[in-house]
Formats: sequence, C-alpha cells, structure tokens
Amino acid sequence: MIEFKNVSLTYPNGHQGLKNVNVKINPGEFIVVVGLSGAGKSTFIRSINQLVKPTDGELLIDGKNTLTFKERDLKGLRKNIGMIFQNYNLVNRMSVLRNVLTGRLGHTSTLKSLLGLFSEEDKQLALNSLKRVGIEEKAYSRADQLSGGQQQRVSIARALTQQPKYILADEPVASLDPPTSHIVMRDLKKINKEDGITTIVNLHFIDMAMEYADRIIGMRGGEIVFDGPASTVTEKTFEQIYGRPIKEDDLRGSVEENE
Ligand SMILES: Nc1ncnc2c1ncn2[C@@H]1O[C@H](COP(=O)(O)OP(=O)(O)OP(=O)(O)O)[C@@H](O)[C@H]1O
Repeated sequence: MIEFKNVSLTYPNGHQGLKNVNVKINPGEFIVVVGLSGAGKSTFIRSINQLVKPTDGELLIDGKNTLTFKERDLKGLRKNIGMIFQNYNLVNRMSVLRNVLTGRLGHTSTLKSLLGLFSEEDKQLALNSLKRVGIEEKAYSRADQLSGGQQQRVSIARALTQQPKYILADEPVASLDPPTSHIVMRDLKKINKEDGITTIVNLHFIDMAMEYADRIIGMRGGEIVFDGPASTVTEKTFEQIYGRPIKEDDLRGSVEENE
C-alpha cells in the first residue's frame, strides 16, 4: 500500500509541484493519473521512488515513511519499484536481453553486476519476461534496432524481470502511434492482472485512461482534483479536471480508426 499524507513538493526555484496531496493506493490497483501538461503527474509518480523528493508530509510505502529513508533503505525501496519512461531509457548499444537483465541489478551483488555476470536463472527470467510481452525473438538484437513500440515492451520486460511490487509508468505511450499505444497499455494491464503488481500510469489521453484504468486520479496545479472509479468518469469529469473543454488532441484514438 502507498499512502500520501499531506505531501507537498516545492522545487528549488520555488515552484510547487505537489500541494498537500492525500491519497491511498491499494495493492493490485491499476491507476491512471490524468491531467494537462504541468499538472504534476510526473512529480506525483516520481515522488514514489524518490526520483524527486517531497519537501513536506509523509509518503508511506508498506507502512514506512519513505521520506526519512537514507541511501540504503532507498535502494531497497527502488528494488521493489519498476519504472517505465516515455523514452524507454534503454542502453542502445546493448542487446535487448542485456537491457532486460539490468532489471536484476538490485538483486545482484555489485561485483557480479559490474562484471555482467547474471545467473542462468536470471537469464531465464529475462527471456520469460520478453516472451510475456511478445518479443522473445528480439532477445539478441541490439536495442536500437527495434521500433519504439518494441523498445517500450523491452522496458516493460526489464521492469517485470525486477519482480517488483509496484510499477510506475510515466507517459509510456506518449511517443508511440495509436495501435502501438494500445499494445503497450494491454501489456501493462495484463501484467497487473496476472501478477497483481500495483500499477500507476500517467497519461494525457482521456480515451485510453477510460479504457484501461480501474481508478482515475485527476491532477491540476499540483493538486488531486478528482479520484474515483473509471466507470464513473465521463467527458464532463475530464473537463473539470482539465478546466477546459475536451479537444481532439486529448484523444489517442482507437486501433481500428488507424488501421
Ligand atoms: N525540476 C523542476 N524545477 C522546477 N519546476 C519543475 C521541475 N520539474 C517540474 N517542474 C514544474 O512542476 C510542474 C509539474 O510538472 P510535472 O512534470 O510533474 O507535470 P506533468 O503533469 O507530468 O506534465 P508533463 O506531462 O508536461 O510532464 C510544472 O509546472 C513544471 O514546470
């Protein structure tokens, strides 16, 4: 369980990225965070693994206030959290398999990981992760030879290989075309349901949020302005979250329309 208690984050330049956020995220949920650019979605998600550190409040993960964590506890925390970025964050010149194996780094001794020595078990785990996202045949290709959608699936496989308790995905489909975006969202949802990994995804496409989320959190100006089941969300809800009428750009579009 993740719990934000009166969490605020003021950036060094004085800008408030989060304002008094209070929210509980339950085990196994698939949450989509929506909001316009600058609403604070990235700041919210990155606070959880402390890529950015809140300046006030308590952020409890599995009952512990992570804001008091020192380096060693933070390492332990991050081992349990897989992260997926908009631009995949792969090492281009390495093979797909080696990129996926980096998901084991938190579980491997420093010396072994420096030497690139992964066990046969880790290798099988990595290959199985690639299989689950449908690209096991790319295991020995160089990462930069893959399409954007394939690279994002490699990054999902890397997160999966980490055997995390939580997955954070920061705009995972923003660089992809509509059909590929749906493949990536389906993979994330499938993994969430099959493995029970609590998943939080930032998106700015409202149709995708409605299609894949169990629960939607809406942000504006660093605050949570909506929190409820996806089934209760309508176009009007998004207009309230965004503070303006919905536009065509707010929609990713369906697979069919683009085929
Ligand atoms: N390092 C920083 N220093 C100062 N301000 C920042 C920093 N990072 C983000 N911000 C500001 O905090 C606000 C929230 O940014 P954040 O990236 O969390 O929003 P977002 O909803 O994820 O939007 P986007 O989709 O554009 O990334 C924005 O106004 C942004 O300019």
